Amino acid sequence: MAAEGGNGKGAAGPSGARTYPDFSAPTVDKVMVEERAAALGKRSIKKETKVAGLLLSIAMMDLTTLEGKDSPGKVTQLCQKAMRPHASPEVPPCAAICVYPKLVPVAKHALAGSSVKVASVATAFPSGLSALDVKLEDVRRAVAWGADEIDMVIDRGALLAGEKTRIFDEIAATKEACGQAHLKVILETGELGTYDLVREASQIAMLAGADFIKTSTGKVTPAATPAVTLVMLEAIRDFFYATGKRIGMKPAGGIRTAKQALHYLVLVKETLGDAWLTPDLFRLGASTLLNDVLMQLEKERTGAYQSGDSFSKD
Ligand SMILES: O=C[C@H](O)COP(=O)(O)O
Repeated sequence: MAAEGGNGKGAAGPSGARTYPDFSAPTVDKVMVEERAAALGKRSIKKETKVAGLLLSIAMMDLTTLEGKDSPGKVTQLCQKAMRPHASPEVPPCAAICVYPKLVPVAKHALAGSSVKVASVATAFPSGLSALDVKLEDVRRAVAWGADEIDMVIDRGALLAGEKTRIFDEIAATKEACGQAHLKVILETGELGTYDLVREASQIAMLAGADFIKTSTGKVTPAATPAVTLVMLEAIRDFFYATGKRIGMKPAGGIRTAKQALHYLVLVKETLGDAWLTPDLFRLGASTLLNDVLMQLEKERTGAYQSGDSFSKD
């Protein structure tokens, strides 16, 4: 399973030709995976467990803004919200802020001294369709500006054309460009067409050095779904059994409600166990989820919904 050379990169074999690890992955039973993912969303959850899950979903949130009109003012405000989502000391800070590279210095400055990380999309997000050297420079610059985490996109066109080794090499090169920063690899599952290709892409990303695998950019529909997340979680589980390495998971895109967030937490717990219920190994990427989670927490605490006006806009 491990790549020759042991560093996750395609390495030169005895003949001088590059050799690669085995990318093959088990086929996915579409009906089974969709049924199981849906069933896990129907579990009834006790009040205390629900409150703990809602608090955890805030601690695992990559609070995101990825709009062309993003400004230093908007990012600074979002950073304040990520550091202190609610006046109650019981409510934890978010895991990270996720922004375009140009806004990394603003976020870094606003978050100084806090536990909230700066994540940045790079590699010609959201398409990934620039030359590799341009994409790597995008990554190096975001890291130099202070990004703790890089969310890269894969070139879906290349993957769909069967260029698996190119995808592997690009991810491995991006990992190297990240230095100490953690690498999340976005598969953009809504463009991959089949669960089998999602499973294979997960395997390629993990073998190439991904710290996390992530479903979507948030720019393509469908984005994260419970079923596609389950396929990726199962790939992470099997990779762990084969290598002993724990890879993180980030569903992102279209996650707007506390109910959806809790569903994802149940999927993780049931597939990977409690070891993955930590922001080091699980994130929710979302631009408009936080307020609903805060409202549900308030409802659990007081029995009544607080008006949406009580929270700053996500
Ligand atoms: O990486 C996170 C996504 O871009 C957020 O997508 P969203 O705006 O649908 O929550």
